[in-house]
Amino acid sequence: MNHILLVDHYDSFTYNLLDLIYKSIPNCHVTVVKCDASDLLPHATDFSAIVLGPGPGSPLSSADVGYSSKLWTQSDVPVFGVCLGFQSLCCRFDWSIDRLAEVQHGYICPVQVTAPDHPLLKDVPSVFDAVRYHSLYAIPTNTQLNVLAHCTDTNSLVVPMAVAHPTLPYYGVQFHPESICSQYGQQIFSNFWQLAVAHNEKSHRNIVDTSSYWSSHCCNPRSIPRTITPPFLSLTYKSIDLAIDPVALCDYLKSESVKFQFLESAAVPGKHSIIAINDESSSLIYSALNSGTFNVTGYNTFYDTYEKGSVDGFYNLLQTYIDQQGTVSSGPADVPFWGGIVGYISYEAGMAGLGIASDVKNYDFSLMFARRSIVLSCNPPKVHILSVYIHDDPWVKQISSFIEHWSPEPVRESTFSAILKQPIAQLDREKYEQMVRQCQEYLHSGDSYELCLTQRVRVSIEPADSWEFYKKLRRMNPAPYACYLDLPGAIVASSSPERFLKWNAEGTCELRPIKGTVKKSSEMTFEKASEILNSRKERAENLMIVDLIRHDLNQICTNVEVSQLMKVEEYETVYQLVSAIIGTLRRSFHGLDLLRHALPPGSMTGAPKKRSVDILKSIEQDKTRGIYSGVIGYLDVAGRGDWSVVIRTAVLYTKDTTDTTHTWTLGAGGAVVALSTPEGEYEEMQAKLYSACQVFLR
Ligand SMILES: C=C(O[C@@H]1C=C(C(=O)O)C=C[C@H]1O)C(=O)O
Ligand SMILES: NC(=O)CC[C@H](N)C(=O)O
Repeated sequence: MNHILLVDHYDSFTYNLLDLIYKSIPNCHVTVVKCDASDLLPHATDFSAIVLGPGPGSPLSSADVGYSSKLWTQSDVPVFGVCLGFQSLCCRFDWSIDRLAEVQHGYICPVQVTAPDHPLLKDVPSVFDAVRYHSLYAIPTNTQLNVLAHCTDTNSLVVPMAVAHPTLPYYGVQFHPESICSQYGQQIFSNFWQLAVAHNEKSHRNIVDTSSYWSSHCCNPRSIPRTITPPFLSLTYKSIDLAIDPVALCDYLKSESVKFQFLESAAVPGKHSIIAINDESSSLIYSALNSGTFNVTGYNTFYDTYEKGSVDGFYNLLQTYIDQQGTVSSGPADVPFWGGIVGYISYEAGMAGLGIASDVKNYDFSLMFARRSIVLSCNPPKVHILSVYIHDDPWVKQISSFIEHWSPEPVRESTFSAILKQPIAQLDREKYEQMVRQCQEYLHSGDSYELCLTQRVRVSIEPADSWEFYKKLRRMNPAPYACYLDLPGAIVASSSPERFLKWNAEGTCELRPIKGTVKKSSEMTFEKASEILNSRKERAENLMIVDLIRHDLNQICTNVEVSQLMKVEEYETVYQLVSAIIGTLRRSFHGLDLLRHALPPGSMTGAPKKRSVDILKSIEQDKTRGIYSGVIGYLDVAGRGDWSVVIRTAVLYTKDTTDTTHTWTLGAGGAVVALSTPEGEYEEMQAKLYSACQVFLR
């Protein structure tokens, strides 16, 4: 077995490198360790080779590179540096570092090989495409390193892309060989490996197997422990061949004072609508990370505490609770939801998972364990009535019989009409544009490759029915992941077009990030929008998130693939560029593990995720995003899940609800990249804000 150390500089592409190493180097075991781990240096010389990964910041800053800068002086372990790791190698040999005038984030560039005979570039053509994510570059100031390849940027700037030390086993590339759009990454890594093996043999290096130590000290994500084997629940259900409008059914339930959570596809053609019934004994699960209390009310009431702020503490209790409820092993395969968890998880819950604290007072998690549900399928039209309560046949029979004999009234138009208590307040254009410029300074300094800047807007109105608000929203802005939730802490009306993550019982996962937006207008045809969305800027925005999501998936899944790369899709008010990435859960992980580790959604942060979230927290005027930028979805009793990104959504927090005023909160924003213009970003944010805000104005 070959032991490779991969040093992570808190980047969002590290696990793509891990995947590339596994594909390129036979029979190897890769250990991922953070650059600032105190046990990194003492153990580094045990490995067959070291790969220094990319990352935010500068190779000259010890806060950014941690102990990486010291690895070069350790011994003669073969080292391969990628991007920040490459720059660190260049600094070690006294090259200087400067900012690029034209930053390169997510661009596919032709790399010209200047040393075709060097073994690192064996079987690589003289020009090949590689993706670059950098704002800094290394300037050769001496001949201690040989330049093997370069790119020629604007103004004929020659930027070194690959280097090798003439005698020591040190190599590096400035580009990202692991990006989905880079060529020859595998070839270059396998060439590096040949060089490393030859060096290790010649110098008789003593390689020590420390994998048992690292199995508990590396930074790989751990699965949420499952302490009990869940009991089997019995599912009672009945399917009726009938087409009924889900909103008409919800209207009826409302008129009967039945509460529910409603997840639907309001876009045409839709697929399924889920009405999770909130009966008087339904379990409501809610928790604020800053309180550390885990509450479940209703059926199987449960209360516990965990260490304040500890996401692991929360998920451990959630998993225990879910396992106690039980699972269902068989049922109607064409029905996506048989009962289980439905609700929201806040953006700050995702942040806490990255180790970034917040001072949010609202619930970070508000979920319902639904035991009774009605699922409507569109094609072929069917109504499924399901219950996981014991001996619930009478309810299933009663509802089925009601639905079979029901002649619904035509859906009533929404009665919602807002009486504004004060004009809608939002950041003025100048302030927003200034924040865009602040973001761009971080892009130029090398701290981020893309930042999803957002703002919150509050709309105070005279109290009005929130269900009627949702009905108007779904008509004005139909979207594939629309939903209406009425849970502890908030009422949420969403018209999100973006799937975050879906997984099935076999462990196949799919994420569908959206990045790249063009506002619709009478002049903006699909062809014109496609032309804009196929521009370098929009494609780069999307590619960065595709690579980031591959990294999120590669931590928990195998066989990670991009199944759709940058397709233009049309929505009610915008055209967007959409990709899809799939993978299969590793045996030790479940869907909830992936959800927990992939939050907050990369399309709402930018890349690299952790540094970008930190930067956004310092720039955004409103310090909390709350439910906006979080996720909404379900995790059903058969182990399946589907979650959307909370955008184009209005939230009515309980704390903002009084007898005389309802203050709804909406968020909107967009990804800022180096080629963004402050005016363009402001316009894009306004277009997205309008998609939900129009309900209050028209
Ligand atoms: C931030 C929002 O949207 C996000 C940003 C997008 C973009 O930058 O193109 C597209 C979809 C979302 O991932 C929003 O709608 O508020
Ligand atoms: N991807 C990277 O490793 C980037 C390195 C460095 N932060 C830069 O922007 O140049």
